[in-house]
Amino acid sequence: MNETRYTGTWESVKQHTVPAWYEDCKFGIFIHWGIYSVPAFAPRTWELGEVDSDEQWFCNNPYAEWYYNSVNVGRGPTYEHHMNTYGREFRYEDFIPMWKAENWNPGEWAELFQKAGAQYVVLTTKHHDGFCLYPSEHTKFHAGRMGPCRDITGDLTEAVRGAGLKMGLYYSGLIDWQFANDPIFVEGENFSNACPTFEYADYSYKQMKELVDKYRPSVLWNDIGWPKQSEHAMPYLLAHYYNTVEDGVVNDRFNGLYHDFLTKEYQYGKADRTQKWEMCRGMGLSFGYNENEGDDQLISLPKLIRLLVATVADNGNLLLNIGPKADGTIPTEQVKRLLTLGRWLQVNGKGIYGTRCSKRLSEHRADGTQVYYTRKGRDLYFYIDGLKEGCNVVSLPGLHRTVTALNPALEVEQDVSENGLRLTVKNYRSDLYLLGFEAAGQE
Ligand SMILES: C[C@@H]1N[C@H](CN)[C@@H](O)[C@H](O)[C@@H]1O
Repeated sequence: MNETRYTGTWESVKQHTVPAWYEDCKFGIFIHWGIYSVPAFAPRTWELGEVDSDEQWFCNNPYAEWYYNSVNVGRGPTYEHHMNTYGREFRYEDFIPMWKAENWNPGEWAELFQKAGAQYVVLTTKHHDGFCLYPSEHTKFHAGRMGPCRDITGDLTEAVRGAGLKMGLYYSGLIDWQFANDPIFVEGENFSNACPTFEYADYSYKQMKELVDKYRPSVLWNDIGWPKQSEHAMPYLLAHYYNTVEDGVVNDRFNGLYHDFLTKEYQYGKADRTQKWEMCRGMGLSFGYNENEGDDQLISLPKLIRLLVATVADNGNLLLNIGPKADGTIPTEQVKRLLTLGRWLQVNGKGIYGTRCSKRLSEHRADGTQVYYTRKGRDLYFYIDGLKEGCNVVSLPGLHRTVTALNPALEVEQDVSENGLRLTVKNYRSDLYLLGFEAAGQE
């Protein structure tokens, strides 16, 4: 630890640069696991961004991890489900003894994430319900003494690092229903002012610091915002973090005052390719496990692999969420997607990991194919999507030398002329997903 590298001023903290590991890693696993994983219920309504975050959204919230508020609003599918299934007297806290994590094996999770090709993990240490997944010294409302009765954060951190992955921690900085639990109906003011007290500002600052000191996370993933009453102290917290974890990174959800990387959540939209950013989303509409989301309701494998490649091509990382069940197992439909992604990356990852943005923008072409570009030094990589089963001819006017298919099973003919490169892929199958190629020296 280098106590003095950074001091508690914005000028000092802003000298921090995004470390190479976060640029190189491209793909992480987000984990939303908590009390809400017991009821595991939300209606399947919209992706975030499809409707305004107003009463319609909060009374029909597809985020299963919002179960407490979805009951607290007093109406809507989750409220009805709770009344019909558990009854009016059943409190959210009554789910805690039902969260036993009896089948949880952190080493098996870490092995799965490694097989998926993930390079980092981000775990919720405290979500909006205020329940801590680590033995905090500042509250008794934690998993060290309730529910699973173990240091979920510490045990997973050890397993993830043992598998050679980086470990990041999520913290709900500005919503904590243990401090302020008025029902939330709209994202505006009452959303960002959910915890308006100095007591909470002091509590959250101390918890964030204890997370840094106990676990030395490679990523501090704050959510919602940061108490205005402790904004002045933020440079001290960040300086302490960077002095403790020199190659650590923080996201842009500290009231937008500072970031190493920008975040998107579901909505893709236009990416600022000049800055490092990260796309996060669940495999369905929810981050917490939702029993109403089976295989057919989760993102398709072609769409998932396309999302990873398109995100990386635009200078982003994909933080793909898993919602484990209360017993500690990961739903089979989620495991299937992770393992398929991992197998694809084993064949095609050379143009993903360790790359940077190419000057060539992603192409959505008239013939229905898409081409995504990345770069490693002077070597160009590209991925073709939208091919049909069997034989496909793809013209690439911007390339003037032959290229190498990353998948050795591909039967490819190549023709270079003044019009550029013409690729004939003779044996495309849809389970090959996007096809990767290396164009050495053709940045
Ligand atoms: C990653 C997601 N962030 C939102 C806030 N935008 C949360 O409300 C949600 O539950 C999840 O944690």
